[in-house]
Amino acid sequence: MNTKKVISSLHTDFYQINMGNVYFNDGIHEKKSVFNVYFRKLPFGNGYAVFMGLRRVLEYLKNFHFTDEQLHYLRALGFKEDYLSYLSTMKFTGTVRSIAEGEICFANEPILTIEAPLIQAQWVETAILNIVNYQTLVATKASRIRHVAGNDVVMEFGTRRAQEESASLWGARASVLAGFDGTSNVQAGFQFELPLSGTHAHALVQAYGDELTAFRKYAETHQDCVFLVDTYDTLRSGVPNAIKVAKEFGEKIKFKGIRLDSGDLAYLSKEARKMLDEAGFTEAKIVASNDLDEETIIHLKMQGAKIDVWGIGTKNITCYDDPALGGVYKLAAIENEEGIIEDRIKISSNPIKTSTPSSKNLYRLYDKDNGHALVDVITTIDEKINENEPITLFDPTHTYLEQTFENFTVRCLLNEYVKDGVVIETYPSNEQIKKFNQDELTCFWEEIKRTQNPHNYYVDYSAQLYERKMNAIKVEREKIQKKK
Ligand SMILES: Nc1ncnc2c1ncn2[C@@H]1O[C@H](COP(=O)(O)OP(=O)(O)OP(=O)(O)O)[C@@H](O)[C@H]1O
Ligand SMILES: O=P(O)(O)OC[C@H]1O[C@H](OP(=O)(O)OP(=O)(O)O)[C@H](O)[C@@H]1O
Ligand SMILES: O=C(O)c1cccnc1
Repeated sequence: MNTKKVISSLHTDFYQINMGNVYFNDGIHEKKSVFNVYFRKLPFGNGYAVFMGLRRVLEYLKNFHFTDEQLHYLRALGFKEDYLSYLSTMKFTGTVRSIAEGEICFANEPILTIEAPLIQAQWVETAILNIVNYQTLVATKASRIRHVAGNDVVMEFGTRRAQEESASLWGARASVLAGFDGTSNVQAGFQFELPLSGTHAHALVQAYGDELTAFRKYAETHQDCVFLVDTYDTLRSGVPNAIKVAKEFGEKIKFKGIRLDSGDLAYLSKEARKMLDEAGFTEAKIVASNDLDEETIIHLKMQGAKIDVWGIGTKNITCYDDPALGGVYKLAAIENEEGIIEDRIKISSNPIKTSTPSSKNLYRLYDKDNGHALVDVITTIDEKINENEPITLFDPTHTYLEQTFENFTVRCLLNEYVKDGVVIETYPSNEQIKKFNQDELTCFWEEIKRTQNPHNYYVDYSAQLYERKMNAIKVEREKIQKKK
């Protein structure tokens, strides 16, 4: 893995360090603990989410350590020498199971699980949520945009509007892996080997003060030419000048097309298409940009816009209409005094906020005849699903919603990426992640993929997991009764 910039071990919330100190002083800091990452609600009203962020999580965990300077800072905050001495050699020694980048996932599913000494698992919560929440959110937004764009080319243009440098970088990667064709972010191209693309800005035309000269100068330097035609007047100046320069330079350049960046993109694209075709440039493409998102793309397509390439910036990279994924990281089990892993639960009057205890597994059942995804099943860690036996599952909150499935194939979605602190050596390539994402999407019904009011996909519990949860609730209630 090509690590360019790693996340500091102090990229955490202060309370994690304070809790770590409590565990350390009490001698329970190395108790084996199990935490699950999940989110409670799908973003953008979408019918699914696209998981992203694992690669950065692995880079972070692999590099987890404290420098003398960081320990010095913690000392100044008042932490004692014995704790600091422990931290000075602390590395991540746990095990991480996760769904793959590009995987289609749903609310309340364990998408990443950490089994580690309590102090480590606690410490890394903040960074893991920071990474997974943002990258999964952008990947999901990009997947919606890809869905409505159909087979058109979609480029990521958002760096200038992203929430700072690392968001633009990892957001560009997430967008491309979730379906975009490339990015304008050069560092992302360099660091992640993503396809790059670029046209030119209004500044080029303004700098020469004359559109024709600017296009000619660009053509003298660059083979591939996409001229931005809206600096002064799209139809009266921009498009005619682009055509003129394309004709002048002929075979010396590859006239790829024009870019529209303002005005009525439906009207202008239709008029520009006619002008390009009449001039014989039927292969020239029309690129459009200007605050585009899935909603605008749908409307432009409805109006018959002749747009071939969509340049998408602000609305995608900032996840403008739903800017935070509420992914959480919850303790599900911990080693007891006898060394046995015991379930733990957080109870809430809001059923959605009551956590689900125990180490878990996540399976997806597919229709054996047509390959369609039928249901996802959250089970306890050691449960296996037998494809040859019918299985009865029920909705975790509305348990009367019971279904029996047969004639299915099954896939386990969680796989081990870190074993006892050792990160796997081979990681899927961009092409593999992109293909996996696209192939997996084809297994879901259109009703789940539509961008407005999609159907709910089933995510059920196994009977065993449901029992464990009910039991954990009972145990906690009994403890309270005893105290009264
Ligand atoms: N035919 C259309 N149907 C629906 N939305 C459109 C259409 N044409 C453009 N849009 C969108 O409408 C919005 C127009 O925004 P705005 O008024 O800021 O841009 P503008 O008129 O192009 O001016 P400028 O970018 O120069 O400020 C953009 O989000 C653009 O994508
Ligand atoms: O519109 P977005 O989806 O964010 O895509 C990126 C925008 O960045 C550039 O605009 P620029 O920074 O020059 O600003 P302006 O065109 O909005 O004036 C480009 O012309 C796009 O409009
Ligand atoms: O290459 C482009 O056209 C581009 C890049 C970034 C932002 N807007 C446009």
